[in-house]
Amino acid sequence: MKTLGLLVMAYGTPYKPEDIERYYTHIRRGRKPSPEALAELTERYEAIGGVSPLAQVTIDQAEELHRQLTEKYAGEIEFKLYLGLKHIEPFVEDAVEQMAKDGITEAVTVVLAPHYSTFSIRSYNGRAKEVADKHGIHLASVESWYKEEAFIDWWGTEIRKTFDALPVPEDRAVLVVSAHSLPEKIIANGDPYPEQLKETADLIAARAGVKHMITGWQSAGQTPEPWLGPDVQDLTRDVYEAEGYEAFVYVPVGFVADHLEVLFDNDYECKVVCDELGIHYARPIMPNADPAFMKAVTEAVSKQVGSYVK
Ligand SMILES: CC1=C(CCC(=O)O)c2cc3nc(cc4[nH]c(cc5[nH]c(cc1n2)c(C)c5CCC(=O)O)c(CCC(=O)O)c4C)C(CCC(=O)O)=C3C
Ligand SMILES: [Fe+2]
Repeated sequence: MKTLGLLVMAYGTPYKPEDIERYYTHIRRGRKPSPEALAELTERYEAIGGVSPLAQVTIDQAEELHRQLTEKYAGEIEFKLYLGLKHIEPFVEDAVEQMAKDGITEAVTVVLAPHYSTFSIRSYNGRAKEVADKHGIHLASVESWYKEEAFIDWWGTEIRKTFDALPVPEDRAVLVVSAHSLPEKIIANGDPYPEQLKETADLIAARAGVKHMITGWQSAGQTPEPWLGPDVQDLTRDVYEAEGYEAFVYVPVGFVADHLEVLFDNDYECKVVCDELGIHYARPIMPNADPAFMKAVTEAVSKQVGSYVK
């Protein structure tokens, strides 16, 4: 039986409040945040219960993916699971070092984020490859997986459920599809990220049979440079003013788990705007480790497994 490393990469989150400062410093590429910025981030984590559920969800997702691949390739391939995080231990580099120690020479890799961008996926893959090259480990990496049938199906189903439960006629509701904003300069460099969000939005709105759909960006950084817009909060005000929809259904498809950006930026910040406008706020559940959703990742990884076996 063939052995393949399975490197699952994800953003990472502070495990406890004391981790917030070093985590934030890592996100800022080694620059410590100001006491004000640190206090502000700590408050946001406090608002969602002190720490994020993300740490456990990431582990559950990785284990579910490993389970599905093990079942799919039973008797043919043994997958050895490694978790590598972007901003906290176990770091991506630690995971690849461990692979080398374990004698792994071939691996498949995937990031638990569906869209490709130079800021996100390329940076994860670049960090993994740098260490892998040092040890002569070959990596076959998934670059995006938002077009997988199971991904579109899962969101289509959940969006339909949410629309069916709205307290207003469906024609008075709008779907707001979003991803994490990135600095606008990515567009000049030909980054496919904005196009991938639009494509995703069209596919899931069609699958859910939703008539009114808009796309926007959320959770932009607090830096002077321009970020991709419109921001979902501004968008809510503008679209409400123009169209008068009575319900806004937020679907942060760039994310895959219950975490700060969803539980705070959507469930608190967007809801505040909706409350102010006197309109209904709704959001489908997040996928987390739902096997029906993780099937999308399994399918995407399988295409990379195909580069090692006939
Ligand atoms: C593209 C993208 C994804 C999606 C793809 C992927 O998943 O990789 C993502 C996910 C996440 N981002 C997360 C957390 C944070 N991201 C930050 C800051 C930033 N993110 C950025 C980009 C992304 N981020 C960028 C360009 C910055 C500015 C950095 C700078 O300053 O140059 C900050 C700093 C404070 C703030 O800006 O809010 C925090 C706390 C969490 C964990 C939440 C939890 O713990 O529950 C998750 C899943
Ligand atoms: Fe982030």
